[in-house]
Amino acid sequence: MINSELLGTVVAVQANFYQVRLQQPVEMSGLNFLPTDDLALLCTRRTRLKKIGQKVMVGDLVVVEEPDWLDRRGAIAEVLPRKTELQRPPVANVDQILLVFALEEPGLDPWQLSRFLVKAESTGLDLCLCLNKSDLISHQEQQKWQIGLQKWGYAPLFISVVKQQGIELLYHHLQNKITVVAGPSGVGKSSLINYLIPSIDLRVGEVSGKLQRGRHTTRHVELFELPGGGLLADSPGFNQPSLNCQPSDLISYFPEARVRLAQQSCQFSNCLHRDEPNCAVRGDWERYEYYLKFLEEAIAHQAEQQKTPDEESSLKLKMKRDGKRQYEPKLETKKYRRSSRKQKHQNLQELYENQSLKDIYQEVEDEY
Ligand SMILES: Nc1nc2c(ncn2[C@@H]2O[C@H](COP(=O)(O)OP(=O)(O)OP(=O)(O)O)[C@@H](O)[C@H]2O)c(=O)[nH]1
Ligand SMILES: [Zn+2]
Repeated sequence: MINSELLGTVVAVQANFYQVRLQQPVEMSGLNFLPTDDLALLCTRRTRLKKIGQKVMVGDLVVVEEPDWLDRRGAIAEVLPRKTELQRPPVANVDQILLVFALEEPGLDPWQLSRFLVKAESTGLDLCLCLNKSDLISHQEQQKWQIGLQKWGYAPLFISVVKQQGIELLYHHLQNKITVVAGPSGVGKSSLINYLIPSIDLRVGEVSGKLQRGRHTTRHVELFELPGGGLLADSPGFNQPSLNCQPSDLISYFPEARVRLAQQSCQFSNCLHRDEPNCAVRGDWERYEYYLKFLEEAIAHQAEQQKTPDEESSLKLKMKRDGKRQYEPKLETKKYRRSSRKQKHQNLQELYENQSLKDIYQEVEDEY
């Protein structure tokens, strides 16, 4: 890459057009003006990229050629390698997920919160948990949540959009990063985004009356620029994310269980931490019951995908005494030393990246 190349981030995709926000500074030799405020160009994708099957996603860092400064047009000539890829919403190079919940109205439900946390953990991205509407609960209640969530391994930010409390610290967490906002409906995500990016109201208002509608009825994703630097994407509102991860990975999405596994390992390398002998995870921790329920769901999902579990499957269907059927791992004694957490994380990351790559390509394919 040479210095004079124009680099930008794709902030919106519509049909075959890409809105690209250029990185500063922009060198324009031979021109006597330098656009510094709204450095966005509407771009097409070079035929060469189409030929090699190179898709362009929101969040992609791209090289832009032949800028037309008057019409604000250009062409995407190259997509730089992605750091990360998120499947839903489809955004490249996301740094973190901002999970927003309300402390009241609607009341904070530990079960629903855990589902979202597990889903967010499964992306392998950094996670920032933000609890809104702190104006509706007492200081004591807030402390109770803080202590409870600490046991789960989280240090949430308590905020109130209405009272404009705690937002500064949150703002700091969002600086110069690409963040995807997620959370159930009614918790104040739109209020928060409007507060962080005052100009967003106008822009979204052009699409629909209420901020949510236009974005949520289509699969349209857009990155909005924070006034102090950084990009924010909203994700479609859903109240009950499905748990479709690998059953064996599920435990690593519970920070408090990760701690247990870091101290001691289970006897069987493919332990699902239910009733296997000498399990290091099973025991007296608050969300263990959640883990078991989520595990059943993940196993059911896997069984649905596989339909006919074959010889290669690591799970066997077992009839329990009470007549219920349950999938159980075929137990294998450990042959190798347990991989380090770092290694494990890398493997998860690889797995996630490969999986999401497929899904995203499918998703983008569907769009065309
Ligand atoms: N008391 C209080 N109410 C808030 C706060 N933030 C938002 N609200 C209110 O909560 C309600 C829901 O806010 P929204 O911003 O629409 O929530 P959302 O998460 O975007 O919800 P969906 O549009 O359904 O996805 C609105 O009536 C807001 O005025 C807060 O800090 N305190
Ligand atoms: Zn175990």
